[in-house]
Amino acid sequence: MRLFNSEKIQINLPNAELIYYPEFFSSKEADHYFKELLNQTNWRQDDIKVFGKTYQQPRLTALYGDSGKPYSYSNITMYPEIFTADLKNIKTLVEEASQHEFNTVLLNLYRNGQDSNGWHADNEKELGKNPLIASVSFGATRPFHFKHRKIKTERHQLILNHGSLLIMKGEMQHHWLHQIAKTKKPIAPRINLTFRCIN
Ligand SMILES: O=C(O)CCC(=O)C(=O)O
Ligand SMILES: [Fe+2]
Repeated sequence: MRLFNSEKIQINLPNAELIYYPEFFSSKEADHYFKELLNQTNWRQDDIKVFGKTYQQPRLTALYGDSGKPYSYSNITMYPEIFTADLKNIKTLVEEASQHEFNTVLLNLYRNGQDSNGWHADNEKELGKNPLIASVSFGATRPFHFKHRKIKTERHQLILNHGSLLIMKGEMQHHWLHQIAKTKKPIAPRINLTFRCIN
């Protein structure tokens, strides 16, 4: 029995390496995890500060981990809750595929097309140099945009399927930015999990 679908697409770009598993989870498993994570996660909506002004973050988030260490970004500090059984199971499969260990997962819930995640890189100091980030998606499909900071022609998008896994590695977090843009189209909720290793 195969534990995960290992069919993958390797994308090599200047200063970045991406590996995309479009159907990492079967649709049945993905349906299960989407429903469980939607209902069982301790979702919160934090305030963020952008150029001195305070806004509500345009999505819900949650942090789980076993490092006990807080994770800070955009003036938000999150303290991890203990991994649930579902998150541990997902983590084990993602670790096997990526040959990498993680101690933290950040969850995002995009409730509709108005929820988003602005241009940024996952380059916090505690992630170390050239962090490997593994991103699992469940629910509605949203395009994941990424662009090189300096090479203006390097601008791409990947449609992140229900049950997919995207691994970002190499120098990507130093040289590229990524986002989930808002859309006016009516769109169902999407959950994204980014597995990280916090030092
Ligand atoms: O929702 C996504 O696919 C991206 C999430 C993300 O970039 C992040 O949480 O840092
Ligand atoms: Fe990110």
